[in-house]
Amino acid sequence: MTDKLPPIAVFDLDGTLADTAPDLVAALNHVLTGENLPPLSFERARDMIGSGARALIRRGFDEAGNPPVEDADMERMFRVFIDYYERNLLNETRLFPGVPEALDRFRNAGWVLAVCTNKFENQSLQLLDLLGIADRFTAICGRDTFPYYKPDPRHLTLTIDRAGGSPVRAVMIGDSGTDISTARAAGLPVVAVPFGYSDVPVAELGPDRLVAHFDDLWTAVTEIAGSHGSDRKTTI
Ligand SMILES: O=C(O)COP(=O)(O)O
Ligand SMILES: [Mg+2]
Repeated sequence: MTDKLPPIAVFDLDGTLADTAPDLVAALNHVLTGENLPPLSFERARDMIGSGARALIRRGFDEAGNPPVEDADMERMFRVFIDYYERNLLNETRLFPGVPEALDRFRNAGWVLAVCTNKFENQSLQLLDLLGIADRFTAICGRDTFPYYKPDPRHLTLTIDRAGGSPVRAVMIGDSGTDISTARAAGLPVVAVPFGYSDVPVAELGPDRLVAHFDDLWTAVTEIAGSHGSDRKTTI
């Protein structure tokens, strides 16, 4: 039955589809300076992205050499972050080169596309809409869409389910260790992009393929689609 379902490509958002770091780091620095703390350099802050807004604030706060954040302070800073970021989603954020063309190639070949991101669902929908690609995706699932979020594999499997696909015919595409471990835990093959946000080079984290430009995504994904578990061969 599942082989009747269409193949599905599930994309991470920040650092995979779009270079969102400049606007996320600006929002983080808005929070830090509001707390009378010095802003972080872009280079220091960008690789803290990947586990959601609260994790970014916590890491940024720790990096500035502060004692651990209290829960009440976190909630206040989180509100400041979200409020600022929602008003500044697209100041500098851009799609990575070749994204719309690559998505169309998959769609024209009958693939279903979905997004599984640790960004909040509402911001993800808004951002993908502003970037002009929201309509390519059958499901866009954020950190708050389900009771689970990456690296919990249920975030990924429920996204696939919502898009009408099956994990057996799915491939994950992401930029971080979080994406790779989520895909592994769900039993999916995974393609990593090296231009996103990761404190360790993603090539070292064992993705099935490494793709440095979206023009090469189709070949990589179709090579590994349908390979699960032990029949998978790493070629990067
Ligand atoms: O916003 C984040 O920290 C992570 O988002 P991503 O899951 O799309 O990389
Ligand atoms: Mg990411």
